[in-house]
Amino acid sequence: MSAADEKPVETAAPAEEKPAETTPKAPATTSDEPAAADQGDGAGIPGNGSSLADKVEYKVEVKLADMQADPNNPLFSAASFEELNLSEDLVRGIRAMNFRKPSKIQEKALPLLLHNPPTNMIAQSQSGTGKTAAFSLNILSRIDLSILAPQALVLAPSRELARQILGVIEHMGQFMKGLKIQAAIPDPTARGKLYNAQVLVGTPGTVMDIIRKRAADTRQMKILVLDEADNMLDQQGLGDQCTRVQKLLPPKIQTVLFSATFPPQVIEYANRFAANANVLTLAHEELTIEGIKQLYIDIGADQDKYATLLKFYGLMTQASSIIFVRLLSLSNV
Ligand SMILES: Nc1ncnc2c1ncn2[C@@H]1O[C@H](COP(=O)(O)OP(=O)(O)OP(=O)(O)O)[C@@H](O)[C@H]1O
Repeated sequence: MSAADEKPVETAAPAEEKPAETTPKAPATTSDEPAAADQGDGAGIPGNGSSLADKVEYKVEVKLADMQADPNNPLFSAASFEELNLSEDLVRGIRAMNFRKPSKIQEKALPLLLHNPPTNMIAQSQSGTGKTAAFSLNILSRIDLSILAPQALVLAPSRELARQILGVIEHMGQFMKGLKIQAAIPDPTARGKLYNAQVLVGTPGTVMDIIRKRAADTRQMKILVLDEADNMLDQQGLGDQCTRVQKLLPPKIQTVLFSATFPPQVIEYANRFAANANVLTLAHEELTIEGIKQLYIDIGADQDKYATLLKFYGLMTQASSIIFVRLLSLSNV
């Protein structure tokens, strides 16, 4: 089943407000030593919730892997965290983060993520929509704290993102006794280190190294999350590395893939990586931010770009602007 060519099963209420700005995630607050030590930099300010759930209304389209599933089932959408039957410690964690109710994407994603038997998920989610919290909650609900072995793995395209995700999971899981989270990112002091935390968050190359060197036992692994798949595929070789990591894990684990955008190559990759998944996409009209006009000029030759840009600026009144270029050298033109 392709993410692009199927009709949505259900559409949520229309969008009302534009997305909030990205908020940095929480730094590590509580943890066993490895995670705390690994999280020395890169994490943002404490994530004490946001008005996300109140202000951000995305239209989320849902396509179920199992077409027999009943969209009228109350489990299909969760208007409150209470409906999700979460453990008390997890609910305390969510409250400590100041989350009062699920954001739109969480409302749709959480019942499907938490449903048993576990089903794969492919979800489109822009920055700041609450996806990290969504997959973190699924992970924390599913791991068995009595087993000290990796049970969930999150792959991120950069170490900074990995550290941020780790911070969110730690924050959310702060009341779960025995919870251990480790960063699996390049670390010069990691020689001989064992990765036995229930949750590993890392970059694909380092994770592959760790597993190959048998520094992590993957036999208990039951959840694999790939965050920012589009960014992953934009970086040479990272998509392939994720696939190689996946092949080193037990075959029947719940695979969850998030991507801000769904160009054809990401859809194709996602469908291979997370087969038979429930698919959540943001409605098309929500993809650009309200108040921002987008237009493009097709310029035949590279050398004409600068002159065209000057003409363009001549036509517009702009106080300030940012120009993104592909190569560092082009920024000096
Ligand atoms: N249900 C909720 N209620 C209130 N705040 C929330 C809720 N879910 C997430 N947030 C907060 O909203 C912000 C963005 O959430 P989160 O980091 O999960 O989003 P994201 O989609 O992963 O964004 P990014 O890609 O920028 O990391 C964070 O500050 C988080 O603490």
